Amino acid sequence: MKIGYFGPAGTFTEEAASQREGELVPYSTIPEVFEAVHSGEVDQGVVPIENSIEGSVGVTLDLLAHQYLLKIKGEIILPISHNLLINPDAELEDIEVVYSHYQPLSQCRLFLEKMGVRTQATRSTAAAAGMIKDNKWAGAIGTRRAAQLYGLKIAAEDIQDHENNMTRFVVIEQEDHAPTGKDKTSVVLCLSQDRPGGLYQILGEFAGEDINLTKIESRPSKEKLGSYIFFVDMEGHHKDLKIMKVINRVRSKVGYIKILGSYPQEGDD
Ligand SMILES: O=C(O)C(=O)Cc1ccccc1
Repeated sequence: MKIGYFGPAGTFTEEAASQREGELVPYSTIPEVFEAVHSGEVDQGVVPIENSIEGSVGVTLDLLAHQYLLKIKGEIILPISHNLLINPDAELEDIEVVYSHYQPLSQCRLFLEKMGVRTQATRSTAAAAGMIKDNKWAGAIGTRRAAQLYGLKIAAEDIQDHENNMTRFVVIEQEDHAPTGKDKTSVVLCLSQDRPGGLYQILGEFAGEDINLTKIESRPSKEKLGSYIFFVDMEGHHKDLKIMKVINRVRSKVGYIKILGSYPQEGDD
């Protein structure tokens, strides 16, 4: 089993992917992971989808909604502890700029403001670590493993602005997942027209069948300002009769509804 992940080695996504059984294959960007799963180069992909401080990873939602028919077949929820990594010969007070993926830069915004440094977004945390190994004036936010891999020292640890920092990663693949009895389903939909009560009516259909919605998020449709699509997570499998009934019933009331996948719920066992 080949598992593509948002790399390179040393990213938080690698930590998530290493929970899966199989050969890990790193890709430099999230779209490259989607393309590798789509083409069959790898059997599954692991990508970040949302963080408890900074919210959704937009590119992942957009690729699921607009560009690929891949299915979410699992989720991995990891506690995220950010570290400030610097050259072994540098001192914290020498640091003028900090590099990292935009998500960690946002999750550590207050810490970075207190440091009084400039920030620069990079493709990933591990890419940032690889960039600074010969530079004594730059730091990177990343994993403990990235410090080992790229020969850096940890100048500060646990630097995120809020406790209980969690990131949700999804496992994507070409096929759908069979019901396990404790599943969740993710869909994306757009309204056929913007009118009062339009979204309420759609969500009411789920409530009418006693389906518990666990997440609703709007995201720009990219068609025009003020036009949105809606990502909805719910308990149950899309092959459950009550979910099938609702999806079929709302199909005539929405612009489109796309099942992104049904997969086992991660969480406290
Ligand atoms: O760059 C990484 O290490 C990632 O996995 C990206 C990321 C990091 C933290 C939260 C969400 C995404």
